[in-house]
Amino acid sequence: MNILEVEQLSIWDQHSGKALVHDSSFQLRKGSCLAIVGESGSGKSLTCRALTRLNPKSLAQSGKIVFKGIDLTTLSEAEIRQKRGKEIAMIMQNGMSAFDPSCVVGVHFRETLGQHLGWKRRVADDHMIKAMERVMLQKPVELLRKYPHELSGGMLQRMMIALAIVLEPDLIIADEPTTALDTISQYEVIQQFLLLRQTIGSSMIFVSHDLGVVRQIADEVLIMRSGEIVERGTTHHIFTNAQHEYTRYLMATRATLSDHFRQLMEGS
Ligand SMILES: Nc1ncnc2c1ncn2[C@@H]1O[C@H](COP(=O)(O)OP(=O)(O)OP(=O)(O)O)[C@@H](O)[C@H]1O
Repeated sequence: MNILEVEQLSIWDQHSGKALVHDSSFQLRKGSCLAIVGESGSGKSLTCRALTRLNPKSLAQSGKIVFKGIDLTTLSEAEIRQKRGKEIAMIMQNGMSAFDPSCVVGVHFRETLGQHLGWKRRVADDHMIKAMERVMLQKPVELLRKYPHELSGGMLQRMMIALAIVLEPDLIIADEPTTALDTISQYEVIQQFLLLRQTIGSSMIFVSHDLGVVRQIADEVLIMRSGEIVERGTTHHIFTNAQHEYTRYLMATRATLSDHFRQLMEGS
C-alpha cells in the first residue's frame, strides 16, 4: 500500500518562467524508505518542500500529491499546517534552521508538542527527555535549556529525531540531514535514523548526496538530474544494475567519497 503518490509534479519560477522540476511522478510504500539522489541543483530539495508546500511563493507547482488518500494540494493553508510536524515531519540539512535562535530549544519542543498534541509543559518535557535519552543525548534536562547556537549540528539533528520519535509522524522527509556534519556525527545520526524507522515504523524520504548512506538506509532510490527523474529502482537494483549513464557516473564519482563512511557502518 502506498502512503504517498506524487503525480506529475512540476515546479517553476513564476518570474522567469523557468521549469525547475518537470513532470515528476513517484510513490512511497507505507513503512519504506525512498532515497532521492542527484547532484546539487537537480531539484531534490524543491521536490521535498513541494510535498508540504514549503517552497517560496515565487515558485509555482502543479500536479497531485496524494498522502494517505488525500490530495494535499487541495488543502487550505491551515489544514496543511496541521499535517506538518505531526503527520509529516521535515528534518533539514542544517539543524540550526529548524530552531528559533532567540529561544532555548525546550521552548520550541513545548510549542510544537502543545500545538499538535495539546500537551502541557511538564508532559512535553517528560516525553522529550525520554526520547532524547533514546537518541543518546546526555543530560537532556540541561540541553532543553540551551540556545541552538550552544549545541553542535549533530546534537541538533538528534534533537529533531527525538522530536520525531515523540510525534510519531507517518512520513519523515529528511533533506540531507547529515550534510553539515563530520563523518563521525554523520554515522551517529544515521544510526538514529535507523533506530527511528525501527521504533515508529515511519515511511521516509531521504535525500542524500552520499551513496554510502543511501545504501544503508533506503529500500528504493530515485535518481534526479536537472529536475527530472532519470532512473528509479530498488536500492539493490540501483547499486548492482544501474542502466542510466548518469547513475553510473554518480556511482563512480561518489563511491570513493563514501568509502570512509561505509567502513564505519560496516564496522558497527
Ligand atoms: N527560490 C528559488 N527560486 C528560483 N530558483 C530556485 C529556487 N530555489 C531553488 N532554485 C533552483 O532550482 C534548482 C533545484 O534546486 P534544489 O534546491 O531543489 O536542488 P537540490 O538538488 O536540492 O540541490 P542541493 O543538493 O544543492 O541541495 C536549482 O537550479 C536552483 O538554483
